[in-house]
Amino acid sequence: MMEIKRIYVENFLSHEKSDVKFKPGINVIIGHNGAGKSSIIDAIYFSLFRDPVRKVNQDDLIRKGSKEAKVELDIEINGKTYQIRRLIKGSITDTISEIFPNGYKTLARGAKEVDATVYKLINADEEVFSSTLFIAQGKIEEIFDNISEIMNKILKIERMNELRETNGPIHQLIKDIDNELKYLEGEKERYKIIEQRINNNKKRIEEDQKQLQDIIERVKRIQEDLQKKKTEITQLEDKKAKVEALFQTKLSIQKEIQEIEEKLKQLPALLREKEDLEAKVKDEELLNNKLNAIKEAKVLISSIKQTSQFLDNLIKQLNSKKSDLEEKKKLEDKEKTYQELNRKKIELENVENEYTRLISILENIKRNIEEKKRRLSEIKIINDEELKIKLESLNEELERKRKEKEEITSRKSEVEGEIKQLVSIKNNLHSLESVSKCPVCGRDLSEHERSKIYQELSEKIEQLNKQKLELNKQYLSLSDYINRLQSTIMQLQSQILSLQKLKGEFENLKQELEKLEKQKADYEEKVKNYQPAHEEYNRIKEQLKELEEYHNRYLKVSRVSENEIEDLNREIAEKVKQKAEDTEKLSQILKEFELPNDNKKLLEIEKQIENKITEIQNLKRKLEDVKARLAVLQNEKLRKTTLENELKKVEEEISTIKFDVAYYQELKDKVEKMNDEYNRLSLEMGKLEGEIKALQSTIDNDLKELEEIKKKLEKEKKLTDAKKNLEGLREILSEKKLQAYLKNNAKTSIENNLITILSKFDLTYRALELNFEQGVKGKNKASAIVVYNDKGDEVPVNALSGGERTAIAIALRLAIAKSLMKDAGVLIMDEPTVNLDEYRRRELIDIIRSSLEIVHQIILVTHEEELMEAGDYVLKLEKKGGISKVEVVSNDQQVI
Ligand SMILES: Nc1ncnc2c1ncn2[C@@H]1O[C@H](COP(=O)(O)OP(=O)(O)OP(=O)(O)O)[C@@H](O)[C@H]1O
Repeated sequence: MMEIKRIYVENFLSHEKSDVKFKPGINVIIGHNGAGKSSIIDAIYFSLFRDPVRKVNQDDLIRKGSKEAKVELDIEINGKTYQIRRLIKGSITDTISEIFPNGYKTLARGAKEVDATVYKLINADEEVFSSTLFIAQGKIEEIFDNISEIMNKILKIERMNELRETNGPIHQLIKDIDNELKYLEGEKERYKIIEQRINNNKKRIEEDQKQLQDIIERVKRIQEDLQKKKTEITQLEDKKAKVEALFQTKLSIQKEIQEIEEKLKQLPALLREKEDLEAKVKDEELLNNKLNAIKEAKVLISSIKQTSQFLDNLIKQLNSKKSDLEEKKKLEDKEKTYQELNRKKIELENVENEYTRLISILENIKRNIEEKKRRLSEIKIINDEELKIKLESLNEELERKRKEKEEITSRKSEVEGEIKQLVSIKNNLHSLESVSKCPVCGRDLSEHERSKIYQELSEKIEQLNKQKLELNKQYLSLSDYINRLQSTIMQLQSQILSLQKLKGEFENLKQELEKLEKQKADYEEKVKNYQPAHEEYNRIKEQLKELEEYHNRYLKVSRVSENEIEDLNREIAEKVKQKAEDTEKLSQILKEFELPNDNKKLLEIEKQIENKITEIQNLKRKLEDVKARLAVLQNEKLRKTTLENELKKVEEEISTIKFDVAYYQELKDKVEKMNDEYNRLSLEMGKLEGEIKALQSTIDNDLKELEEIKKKLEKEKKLTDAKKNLEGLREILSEKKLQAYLKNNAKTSIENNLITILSKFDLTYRALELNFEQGVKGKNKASAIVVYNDKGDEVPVNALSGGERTAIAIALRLAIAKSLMKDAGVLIMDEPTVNLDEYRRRELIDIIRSSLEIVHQIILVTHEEELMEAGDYVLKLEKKGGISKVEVVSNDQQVI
């Protein structure tokens, strides 16, 4: 049993995003024209078959302004829930999935796969569904007109007829088979021709092979002969190579000997040169000795000079030290006195310091006394008694004035109280004119008296106000006076206070002065005690100043001592000795090598000797070179003897090898001729082999072709059988056979279902007969269905009322669906009431209700408000801003 649970659309026709849920029972989709109602059932249809209901291209279903559309249909079939998802122009492919409580499993992907799965699940294809359970706008009764066509469509009878037609596929197939059989005849002919060709080629191959064999034998013989001759040549060539190599060796030895002889010609000259050079280098040692002597003499001369200078210096030092020592001795007495005085001065230094300290303290005290005295003279003492008396009298005055002020205040409040009282009496008198008693004494009053009293009261009040004013004035001037008094008193008090402070200070100063005078006397006494020591100190200082110059002169010479002079004398003696030794050594060397005692001349001689030595060293190097060259020539001489022996041996070896050049050349010519013959035969052999190969390949190809033709010919039987079968099929598909059977079967099943269904609708007609054949175009359409009333009379459909016709049409659709699909669960209708008047609309509602006994879910699209009441679940569609919106308006149904 199928039930539609939900459709979700995205950018489909006028919908942007709509998610619509359906319930079992009657679902009414209501809304104005163009609100997007049909779009919802179109989406259901598109989900199932990927085909638009309205006559447009798929792309036209995409909402204008969007790039792709999507529909998602949740359906329940036999207790399982599936979701079909289709996309138009989308990047994702179509899918169908089974939905589980905690996930889903994809059953198929891709439009075709999904179509096939849907077909299996709902047990109907698009044709069946659109002719039965899906009723498009205004098409309910179309079933009467088209039943024959619809049945033909459903039973695929049209397709069967198409198959049978002369230009139909079966006929075409038979024709194709005939053509193929004809072609096979041709192939048989070709088979024979190829067989003949193969035989001819085989014969040619035999002939070629015989010729080839002959050549092969000849070649073999030539090869054997060639082998022998080639071995002999190889041996001869061996000998030839050896002789050639020996000749080569001989030549190179001879060449080397010649070269050595050439070199040996230099020998006598070299020997002479050697002797000459040896004589020249003999003097070297003598010259070296003389050079060393000169160097030593130079050192000695410089050393003697240095010693003399040093000696002069020492003698100068000695003289100066001696005069210093004399001065020192002269000054020693004065220095002693100086040291003595200085020691005393240091002893007195502490006492002197104390004296200076006391003097400075005394000075301080004196300065302090002066300061205090000055301050005392500045302070003038005023007698404060007078001020105190004045203050007292002022305080008394203040007290008096305050009392006066209090009195004025109390009088003022008395006057104010009186005024208030009088004003109130006056007011009373004024307001209670009827009262005729005196408000003061209580007696009766006449009008005249009353006005008199009024007059008197007014005058009294005025008087009192004047008094009050006077009092106020007095009060103010008194307050002012009191303020001034208070400020004078405060000034006086502060004056007295500062006077008292000054007095205190004066007393303090006096006391401090007394203290300081006492201290002064104390310190003067102390200073007196230190006076003699201070004078002694000053005297010593004077004497030291006088001795200062001598002391400084003494300090300069004080370090000179007798020891120092002795050391200097010793050093001078040593240097004199050293100088005498050096002079002796020098005169010996000069004598031995006959050298002048003159530094400049010595330098000249040294230069000459050095030059000579350099020259000799050059000659020595030359001598070494000559010796080396002589050694080489000596070696060459030895080598020459060895080579002469080798030459003899080589000549002997050549004479022992016997090699005949003429015989060798003859043999080589023969071999060349044989090679030419061999090459010619090889070429011929290749040609024959190529020809045989080509022939063999032609044979192979021909055999293959024969094999192929054989295979083709095998099909011949199958083709003749197929032809027979096809002819049989055409016969079976004819109207009389399979078509009649199918129609009859369907007719009975549908008629039975129809009767059952109609019994649920409240109709008087019970029996019904279908006549598919009658429905064919051009014949009487009305009698495609024949209805029988209770009495058994036949009534044509066209004679029935509109309501009855609608009921029968729906019943017929349901019956067809049932017989083809068994568990048809849902009926979908788009605007079924179009063209119906109100009465018929009511009837239709009843019929729709009754249909619920056959299908358990109905989806109804309508714009008529009154159809809402038929619905268990009502969805309202509205277009807002060009986009369709869905709203659930009623849900009467108890959810099961
Ligand atoms: N590709 C599209 N994009 C947007 N809107 C479209 C597209 N194609 C059609 N429409 C509009 O979608 C609207 C809804 O069409 P639909 O047929 O669902 O309306 P309906 O409520 O069934 O109306 P009626 O009762 O007139 O049949 C129509 O106004 C139509 O013009």
